[in-house]
Amino acid sequence: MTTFRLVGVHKTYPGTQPVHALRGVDLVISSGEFVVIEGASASGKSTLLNVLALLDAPTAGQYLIDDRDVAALDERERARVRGQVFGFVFQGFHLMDRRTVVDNVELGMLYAGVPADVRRHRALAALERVGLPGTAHRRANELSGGQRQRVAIARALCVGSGVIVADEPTGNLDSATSRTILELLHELHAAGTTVVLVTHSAEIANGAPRRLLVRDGRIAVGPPAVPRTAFDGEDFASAPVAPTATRPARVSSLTIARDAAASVLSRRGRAGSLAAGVAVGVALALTTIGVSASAQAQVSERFDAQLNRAVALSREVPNPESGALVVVDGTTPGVSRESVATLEALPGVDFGALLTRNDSVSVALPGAGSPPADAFLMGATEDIVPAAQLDVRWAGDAPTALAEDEILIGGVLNAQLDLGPLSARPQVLLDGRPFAVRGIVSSGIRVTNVTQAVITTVDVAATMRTASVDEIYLRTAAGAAGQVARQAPLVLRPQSPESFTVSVPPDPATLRGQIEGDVRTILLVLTAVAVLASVVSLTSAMTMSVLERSQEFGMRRAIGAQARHIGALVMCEASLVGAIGGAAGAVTGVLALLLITIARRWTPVLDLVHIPLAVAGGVAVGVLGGVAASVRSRRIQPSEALRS
Ligand SMILES: Nc1ncnc2c1ncn2[C@@H]1O[C@H](COP(=O)(O)OP(=O)(O)OP(=O)(O)O)[C@@H](O)[C@H]1O
Repeated sequence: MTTFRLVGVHKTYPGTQPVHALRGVDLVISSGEFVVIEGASASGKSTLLNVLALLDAPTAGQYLIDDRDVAALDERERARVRGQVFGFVFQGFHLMDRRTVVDNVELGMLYAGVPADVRRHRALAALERVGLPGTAHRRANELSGGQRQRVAIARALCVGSGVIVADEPTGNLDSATSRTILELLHELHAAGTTVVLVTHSAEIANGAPRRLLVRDGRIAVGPPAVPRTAFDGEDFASAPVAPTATRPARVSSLTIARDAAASVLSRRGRAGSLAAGVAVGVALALTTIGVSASAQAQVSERFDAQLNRAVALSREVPNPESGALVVVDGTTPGVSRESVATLEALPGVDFGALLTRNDSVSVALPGAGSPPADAFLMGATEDIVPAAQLDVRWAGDAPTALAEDEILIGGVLNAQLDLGPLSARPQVLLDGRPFAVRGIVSSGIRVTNVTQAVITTVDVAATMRTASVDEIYLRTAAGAAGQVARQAPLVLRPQSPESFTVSVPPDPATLRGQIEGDVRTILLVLTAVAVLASVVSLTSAMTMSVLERSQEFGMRRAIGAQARHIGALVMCEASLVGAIGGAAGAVTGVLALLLITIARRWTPVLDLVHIPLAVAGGVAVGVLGGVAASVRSRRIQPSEALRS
């Protein structure tokens, strides 16, 4: 026979105003008893029951189950002994509403490590015992209140060692149903089950063999115990046994995973909305990656097409759009027309031009009283305009070359001098010498200061001012610029190629790589943001869900689940939601990618390995999103969660 012995037990709830809920309780209950604990509201009945059933630890005093002191057990050990000894029935039933009746009854045995087939057998027998045969596969929320309480009693019968603690088990039921539940409890008691019941109802208390009145945290009236020893040998409510110090039952990961799957499936709506959140993130990520690859392929194709066309045409007709420009800047004068001719002979060079930078010169309008302006004087050979990519507005047709008395004038200088319309063929004086303005250079980003310069022929510039720097502008075939840029200084000055500064536009292949890299970086950032958003939304949704289900978790803890079992269950559920979301996201992502690429007339590029990766990504999002909820769920204390 097992005895439950409380000696001088106190329970104080801490806080700014601590509550002394139990003030030195001495009590012995023997297995086989039917004990009713009654008392006014807030007298300490539930606290006493919680301490007795190991849902809570006393603040002071001794609690012995047989000879073992269980008052100071840690949370883990308390949960284990609780699961071994007690079955619980609560006022609010605390069933998993959307799961089947038999799933509910089996739950406690799951945490006791009972094999699945034995669980099923015992659960069906217990349902029969409480008068609910044939309801096993109905959903718990389809039953009446009285039936649901019977399910809860069946669940209590299947765990522990034949001790049922019931806190206001008829509190939510009408009086007729209450009587049937009470009769059931008496029947179970007659068959050997120990019943400890908290109630407000005098009717219930009147029929009890032993009544305890709790007042202000103390037991006020307590008739002597009436121990019973007869048991009928039901396999699910065996004779009470004292808790042993054996190792906790091992609950396999598969069992928890199955329970999580059943739990997720029982709440399809909620699981669906959680999975949809994950799916959006995964779909976005997959589409982004797919669009990224397709766009890169598209950019690359266009680059390659340009490149091929340019090379094909460049030998015959220099293509100013696609050909590349090499500027060779000699630091000392000395490069000449011959140098240009030498470079033009290089493979890949279409044509070139020489530009000299001479000392500055004063420019004035003839006969006007306006002050002269200082201008950069430049000399150029005939192909300078296409070679240096100057934008020129011509007076009349573009000439093949400037005449000795013609100049080009920079746009800024033109505005400063206020030359008037080009069609009037204006004239300017350089050092008093008249020149006809043949065109205005509105821009030329490769030639510095060109808009503040006057450009004459190389020979005329040389007669007027000394040249300090010479530059050669080369137009090359597409793709040849890099090669030409390397060769040009060597060809001109084999001994000192470093005396040239060579500038070359970016190589198309490099440019392509840069663009691809940029596209990839932007899209990867977007992907990361999408995934992060999923994790954040799942974290908050899962945490909310844990708070909503705190009574369910409290009940699971009461009937033997360890905190880690609850944490693992939540984690499993989150991973499952993640996997479902990942799969849905993969399908959506592929469809979105197809739609986008078809609409853009691109070739869709999707690495097939991304599809399983998307599902795995969903699981990863689920795991990350479940961490906070899992931690939160582990902290749920059964005594607090079940207080309703
Ligand atoms: N977790 C808690 N934190 C702080 N105070 C608590 C807590 N649980 C119970 N109490 C307080 O302890 C006292 C006893 O509470 P208890 O629930 O045991 O009373 P009861 O007799 O079961 O009341 P009722 O019949 O109304 O449920 C009350 O004053 C209650 O407010």
